[in-house]
Amino acid sequence: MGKGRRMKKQGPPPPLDESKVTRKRKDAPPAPEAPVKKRKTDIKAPKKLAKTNGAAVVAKTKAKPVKKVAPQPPSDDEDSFSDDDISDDADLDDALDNVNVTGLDALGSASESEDLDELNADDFGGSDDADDVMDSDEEVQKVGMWSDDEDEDDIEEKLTAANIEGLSRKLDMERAIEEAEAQAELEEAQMQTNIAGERPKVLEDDEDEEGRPITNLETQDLGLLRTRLSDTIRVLDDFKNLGEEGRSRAEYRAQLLKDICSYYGYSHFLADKLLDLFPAREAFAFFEANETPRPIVIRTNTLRSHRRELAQSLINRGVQLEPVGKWSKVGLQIFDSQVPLGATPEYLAGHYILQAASSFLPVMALAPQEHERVLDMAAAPGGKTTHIAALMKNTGCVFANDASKDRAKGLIGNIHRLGVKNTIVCNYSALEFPKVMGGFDRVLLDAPCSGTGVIAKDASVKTNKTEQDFMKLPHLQKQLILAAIDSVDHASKTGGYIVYSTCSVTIEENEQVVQYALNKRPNVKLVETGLVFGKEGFTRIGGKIFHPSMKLTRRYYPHTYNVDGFFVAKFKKIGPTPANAVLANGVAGNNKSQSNGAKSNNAQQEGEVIDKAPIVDDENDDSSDFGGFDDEEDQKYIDRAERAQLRRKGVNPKAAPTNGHAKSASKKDQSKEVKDTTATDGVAVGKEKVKAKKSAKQNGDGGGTESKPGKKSGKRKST
Ligand SMILES: C[S@@+](CC[C@H](N)C(=O)[O-])C[C@H]1O[C@@H](n2cnc3c(N)ncnc32)[C@H](O)[C@@H]1O
Repeated sequence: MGKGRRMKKQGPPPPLDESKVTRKRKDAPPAPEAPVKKRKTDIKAPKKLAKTNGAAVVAKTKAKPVKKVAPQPPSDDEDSFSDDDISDDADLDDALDNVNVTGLDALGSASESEDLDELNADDFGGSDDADDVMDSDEEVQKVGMWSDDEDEDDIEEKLTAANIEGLSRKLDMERAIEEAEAQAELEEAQMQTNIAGERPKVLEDDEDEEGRPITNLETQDLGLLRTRLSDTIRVLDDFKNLGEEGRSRAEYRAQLLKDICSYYGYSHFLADKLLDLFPAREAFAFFEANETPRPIVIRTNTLRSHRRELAQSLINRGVQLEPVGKWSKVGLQIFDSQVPLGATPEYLAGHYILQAASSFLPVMALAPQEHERVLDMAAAPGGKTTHIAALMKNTGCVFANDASKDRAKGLIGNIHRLGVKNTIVCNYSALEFPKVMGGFDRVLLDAPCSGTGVIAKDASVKTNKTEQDFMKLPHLQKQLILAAIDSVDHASKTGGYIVYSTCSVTIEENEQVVQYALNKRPNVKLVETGLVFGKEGFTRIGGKIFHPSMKLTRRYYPHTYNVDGFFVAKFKKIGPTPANAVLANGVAGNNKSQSNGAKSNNAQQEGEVIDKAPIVDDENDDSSDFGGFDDEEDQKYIDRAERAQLRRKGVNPKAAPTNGHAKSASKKDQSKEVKDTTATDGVAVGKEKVKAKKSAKQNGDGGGTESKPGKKSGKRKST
């Protein structure tokens, strides 16, 4: 109910909030004396840039009031960078010397890969200090938007000027709106000051039979409801002094929950769950942020373009944009556009893809390397797959799988449009991996989830998620994560990594899934994601305790970074999966479940006989090719491995009954069809049995695995 009314109040999204991720510049001047709130909106357009090329400067005047989105979360100490952390990269330093308000001078070229090392050395840290941001903003008043290297270029200047002009108008508008909002806030605060110092009267005196206060504010004025929300939060912030006598915190929390449901239109169940994630004030910021759309972001497809060129082309078409942040060298944030972004010539030519900023993060964490073999388990519609392919520079081989045939069509479309040539699309339930194929260098599991991180995009999540969903989804996610782990080659020379991500913020879908994986697979450990911002995953919350390494996982919220809510965890596989492990598809081995996140040294314990590493044929190693994917031949290896396994268990293979599951699964695999194979010349090959070797050959450059001696892309033994 609140949704409609609330959303009407929204204006264009503010820029992505980098206040949590911008570190001090090496040569930054002392912080200017500026009001703390001063940000981009306070910057005036550089006078020199008044000249425009006309085409791009028609600033839209339809901006509505901007909802303030990013109240900073309390006191999370993020790493701050020292001067020594700063990259010596000459280009970057040049760019930094010319940092400006829109940051356009930081636009990189496509040749700048998103190498994580580079990113780490890039200009981001986790300072909470708002002045850090202002420093940059002040400096930007220097002229010279594209001045990191060749700002004498007239055309560039014109383009830049056009963009600046548009952006400046927008920023002016935003400032006006902010001022109006500040005034409104002041008035609201004044209203509250009437009761400041007193204990706000929040709770009703009447109680229902269970002792809960009876309130009927749902039907009342939204303004009153909001006032009570902020009063309740104030009380919860300082319960000792502001709580009414004889009232408990729980009563105030119950009131807050009820009001949140009424005001924002959430089901009681979901609001309760989300409220549990944060202190009251932060929860309020989270719910507020969900009422505002996130910025539109595009990712430059470095297979076909360079960010700087792309930015210039789009500016020419009347698009107002700026780099998404220094943490990404391929993202552009769009402020306004005179043209539909999904239909520009650049879009159609595959120079970019519309992609939420937070969707970059799992792929950056995955950090795929050239010539590797990578599995994207739940890939449609392909935002991340195509990013992976671009980082791999179209080398190696990506298997992009999705269980939904319909969604896979979009995936294929994106693969073709973006010129991806190293990718094979397949249509399995990911639970069937690694039986379908294993031995990957890296696996991305961007899991199906409840979408509680993207409520701003899909408000139906507020009401349509039930308790059952939060049992079923985590169950599926847990099975999928095991399949992801088992599909990775722990002995990979370059990788051995698994990234798990969701666009949800609930504990059930994130930390609990990761903990489950740690419990069931002692052969993995959590490692740093390499992402330069993000809040640490919970190690304890609401009575649940997780492995200490859970702090290596990363959480993203709309109210902290102005990105979609997201979760990213990165695992390193350090040994083969134990023989007694429960499999992803629910098939139990001789499972003796592990008690908690046992670590690497446990990996070599007894019983670990099933190695998911690629099957190697020492004698007939066809290392110059994709790997001799021959069903009959594979079956021999599978049978042999099964016999060996039985012998290790002390069972006579001849006497023992056949592993029915393995056999039937193997047969099933053989009959399994895969839709589309490689995207080669823009032609999707229709239904075809998986013949990875063939596909790689068609591909023409699926040589990533070729260079891996001894690597066979055979079916994995099912256990
Ligand atoms: C969050 S979306 C993936 C988005 C995608 N990674 C991207 O960046 O474009 C989750 C996907 O999981 C797929 N999915 C759901 N259950 C699956 C399963 N058992 N196996 C494989 N894919 C599954 C859904 O069809 C959906 O496309």
